[in-house]
Amino acid sequence: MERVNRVVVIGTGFVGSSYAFAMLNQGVADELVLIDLNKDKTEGDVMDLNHGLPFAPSHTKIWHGDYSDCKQADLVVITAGANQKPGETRLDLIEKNAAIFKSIVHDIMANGFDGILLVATNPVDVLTYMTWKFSGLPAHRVIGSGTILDTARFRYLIGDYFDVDTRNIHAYIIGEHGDSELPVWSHANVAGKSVKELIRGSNTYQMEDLEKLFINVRDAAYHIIDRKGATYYGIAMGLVRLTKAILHNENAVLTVSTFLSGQYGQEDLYIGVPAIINRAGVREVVELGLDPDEQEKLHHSSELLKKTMNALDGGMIQ
Ligand SMILES: NC(=O)C1=CN([C@@H]2O[C@H](COP(=O)(O)OP(=O)(O)OC[C@H]3O[C@@H](n4cnc5c(N)ncnc54)[C@H](O)[C@@H]3O)[C@@H](O)[C@H]2O)C=CC1
Ligand SMILES: CC(=O)C(=O)O
Repeated sequence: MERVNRVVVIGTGFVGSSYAFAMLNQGVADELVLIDLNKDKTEGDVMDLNHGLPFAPSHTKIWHGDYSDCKQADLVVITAGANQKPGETRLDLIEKNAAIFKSIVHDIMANGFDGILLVATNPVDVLTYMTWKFSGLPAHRVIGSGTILDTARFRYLIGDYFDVDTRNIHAYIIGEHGDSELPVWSHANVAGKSVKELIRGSNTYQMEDLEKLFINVRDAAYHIIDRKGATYYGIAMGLVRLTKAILHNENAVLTVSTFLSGQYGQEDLYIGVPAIINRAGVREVVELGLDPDEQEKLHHSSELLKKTMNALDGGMIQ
């Protein structure tokens, strides 16, 4: 008999409930457990999602659970915590969300969890580092959503600019999931043709347009939050993509927040870079040869994350 896959989602606000909806629509897990402080909301979500099952591609057993359900889980996805209000940066959320994470990760581990942890709550790079520390799990089994969403925004906008399907764009945003992230133009390509080559000598395509395109990627969350208060569909689909890569042992290359121990010249932090993802978590970091300007920007982004962690109360990270 085939093994049953169980995914637990902690935090069923905008992001967590959108993830649950996308999971159901894509028929990814056999069992989906929802946990939130707001029990009424979660119970309502479970009822509502169950009513969609006759239209889903396969059956998913969904219930409103508690931390004891983590014991049998293959994957726990954490989307609990405060989101940004207009004008707030992701790093501004650190104090509030670090305290929430300490108790959530404690409760997951106290129930004998031995799978993979996937973090989406912001500031995602710092909270993924904390989750790794709090959980005691090996670093390759603690993953942050990192720049998966920024990379998706980047691929979408590049595809739109060159009028080519976004799935034929290979390009990465790396660094902090936040204001110091950077585009890796040196490895961006459209159906195998380098973006730099496409703009060289072209009257149609200009580097200035691409620079503006990146600013739109970097600031996308602010633009969406100003209009509707939160972002959730894009990240929900990105988290499902990651879930599939893990549960289906895909060896897929996705830009996640992962632990660096020397790669890209960086040590002892979680930050967004491309990595190969499979059933074991992060199989390996894909180390791109960055040009000196990109390397410098990545270094700056790493320093900013380290500064944020160092500014936290010392007891918080232990
Ligand atoms: N990584 C990424 O690319 C993205 C990350 N986010 C982040 O995801 C997080 C969640 O955002 P939203 O869903 O919009 O927020 P939300 O406010 O709609 O939902 C948060 C949920 O967490 C629950 N919660 C709070 N403390 C809890 C605890 N101790 N245990 C269990 N549940 C708890 C709340 O009851 C609420 O339902 C935010 O930090 C946001 O910035 C949002 C979009 C993209
Ligand atoms: C909120 C957030 O992190 C995003 O949409 O990128």
